[in-house]
Amino acid sequence: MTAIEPVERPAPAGEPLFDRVAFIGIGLIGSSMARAIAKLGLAREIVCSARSQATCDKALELGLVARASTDAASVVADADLVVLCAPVGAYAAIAPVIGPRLRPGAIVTDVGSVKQAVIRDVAPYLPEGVHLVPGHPVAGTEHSGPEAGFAELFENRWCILTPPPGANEAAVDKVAEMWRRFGSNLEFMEASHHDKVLAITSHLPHLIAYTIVGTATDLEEDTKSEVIKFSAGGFRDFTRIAASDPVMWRDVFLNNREAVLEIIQRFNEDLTALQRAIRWGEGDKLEELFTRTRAIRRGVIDAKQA
Ligand SMILES: NC(=O)c1ccc[n+]([C@@H]2O[C@H](COP(=O)([O-])OP(=O)(O)OC[C@H]3O[C@@H](n4cnc5c(N)ncnc54)[C@H](O)[C@@H]3O)[C@@H](O)[C@H]2O)c1
Ligand SMILES: O=C(O)C(=O)C[C@]1(C(=O)O)C=C[C@@H](O)C=C1
Repeated sequence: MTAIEPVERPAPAGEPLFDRVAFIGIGLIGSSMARAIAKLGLAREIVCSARSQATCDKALELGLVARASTDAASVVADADLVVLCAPVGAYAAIAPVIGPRLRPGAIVTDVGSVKQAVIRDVAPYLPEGVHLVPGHPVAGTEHSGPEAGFAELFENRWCILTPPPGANEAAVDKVAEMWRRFGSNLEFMEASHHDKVLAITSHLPHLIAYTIVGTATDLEEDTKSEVIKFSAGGFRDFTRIAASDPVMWRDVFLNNREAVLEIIQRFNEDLTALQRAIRWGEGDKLEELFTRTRAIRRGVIDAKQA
């Protein structure tokens, strides 16, 4: 019979949830979490590791952490919470480095935009007694680096946790409580379901933005026209999304390949149907779709205001 571990109740509001939190990667998301943890007093100490000395220096200069090192193993040693905040493609290299230095009972969580890859690349390197609770704040901006973060980023935004089957309940509770204290709304999902949902709501829109802005700039060069100069509302929104971090998004697409390819296939079919409707002057089809999508936008806004 397997022993049932006691569920630790989260600390009362205002009390630290963790002794030492170690961030591996401290860019937009890591620094926003560090700021929120400091502001809310959720940890006694915050430390970090980043790939370059310049980022470590910046994190120290901004007062985000008490200690920073390019050696990830050295910062996780006494941490009770380790947060992976690097591009998802870096996890496979980070996990074997930190794994042997994690202390028993430590919780490892992350913020990556894809979730099956975390279980694939990180779980095998965690020693017995270390708990994995993958997470994804559905909040961000097009900016990167430790200067770009802000403590309020996660307020009234979703955070999705994807604990693997049999995950330690107390560890899940603690991570969930941290996000609640940040002001996020929590949702629990299976990693594979998360990756399918986010493929349509986040990954495809980014791919479309990268495509449109790429096409427009190529066109501008070809025709010597002023596509960018006169771009108004719609296109400007796409340029914001297409300014998002190239390495982060390369890793998202490479690590959510199946779900993204499936959704691109579906998108191509729908686009072809629209192309056909335009070609054959089927205005009713266009109007019907645009009416439906307008109602969806209103639903999104109403849900946000509720
Ligand atoms: N930007 C967003 O809108 C957003 C939103 C939610 C989740 N995420 C996820 O959060 C994670 C971090 O994104 P971000 O926007 O904070 O990125 P960022 O570029 O601002 O920061 C990335 C950090 O990771 C470090 N890093 C990069 N490569 C590394 C490596 N090989 N080993 C160790 N550290 C490395 C960098 O030094 C930097 O500190 C990503 O996994 C991303 O998918 C991003
Ligand atoms: O607002 C933005 O800039 C974002 O793109 C944020 C966004 C998203 O697609 O919603 C981007 C990637 C993340 O994994 C989560 C949030």
